[in-house]
Amino acid sequence: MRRHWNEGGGTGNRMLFQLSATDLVAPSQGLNIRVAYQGLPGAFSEAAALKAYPLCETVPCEEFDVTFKAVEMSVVDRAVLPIENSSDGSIHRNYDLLLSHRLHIVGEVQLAVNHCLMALPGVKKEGIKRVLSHPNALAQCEFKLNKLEVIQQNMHDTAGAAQIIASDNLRDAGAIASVQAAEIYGLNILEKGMQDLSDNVTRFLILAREPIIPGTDRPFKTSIVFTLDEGPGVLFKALAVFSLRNISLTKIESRPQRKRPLKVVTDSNHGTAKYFDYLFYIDFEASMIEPRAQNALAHLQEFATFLHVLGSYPKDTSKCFSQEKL
Ligand SMILES: O=C(O)C(=O)C[C@]1(C(=O)O)C=C[C@@H](O)C=C1
Repeated sequence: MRRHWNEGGGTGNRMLFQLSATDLVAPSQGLNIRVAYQGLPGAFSEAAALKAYPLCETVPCEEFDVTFKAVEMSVVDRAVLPIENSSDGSIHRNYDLLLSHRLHIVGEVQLAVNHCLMALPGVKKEGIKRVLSHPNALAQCEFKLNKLEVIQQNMHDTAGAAQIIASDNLRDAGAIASVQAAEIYGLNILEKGMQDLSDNVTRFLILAREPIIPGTDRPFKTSIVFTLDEGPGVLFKALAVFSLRNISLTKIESRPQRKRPLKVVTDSNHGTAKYFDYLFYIDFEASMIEPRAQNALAHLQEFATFLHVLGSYPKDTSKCFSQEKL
């Protein structure tokens, strides 16, 4: 976008905007798109947003919930949020939020997460008594942190941990965060590759107000959530609708139904018992435009008590490069 200051004339002084050729190239790169993420600049979620939309404007948010609301209220165009990590598993809070907000999954990004131990300039590893970071990041570095024998303190995000060490001049503390966070907040990296498993990948979802039109031009994934009635083999039946149509499942997650986590089941032999009631989240490898996916969901609908499509979106088939190479 070019801006011109137009002086004088009958209409007075005003700023004029002109579209230039760069405004029209690859909107998929994120030009003129605002993307919300949870954390401060330098958080891994910001790196994921930039991997998805290299030219976007990233918008930091305090809480996961705020990123959802920012999209709903049109403050931003997209939200990027972590959903699972290769060593630490699912980020359950975001599964719950996917259901309580009605946004659509329009993409996924896989990011290689390389954790660094960092501290104020001049502070040595031996001087660190406590390490601050996001709980998932601390969990991913559990082995090395236990060896250091330091107190672990949870923070909202990895970059927030680095920022507070710098702003509060915490000379007894270290942070687990990204290379970018060390640069932004002026901390020294004491050790790279702090994660217990060198291949440490976090998968992020991209959310929008409107769904995208699913295609078949590239591999697609579809995410759904459903509930089932109590009964023998019901989950087996639910999963069979996919296997009967040769559809691979890539993920299954169950979460308690928070509004009614317990249900009462009366059994003539054993009396009344209370069981947990679950929501099942499934990702499968097919596009909603394919008849086999539509037929599988029509079949599932015959016995699911609730079924909702969270989104049908292109699978991230890109290679996961380490953070420094992004
Ligand atoms: O704190 C950050 O930097 C985040 O982006 C959050 C988060 C997470 O929630 O799992 C994202 C990626 C890493 O797995 C560690 C932390």
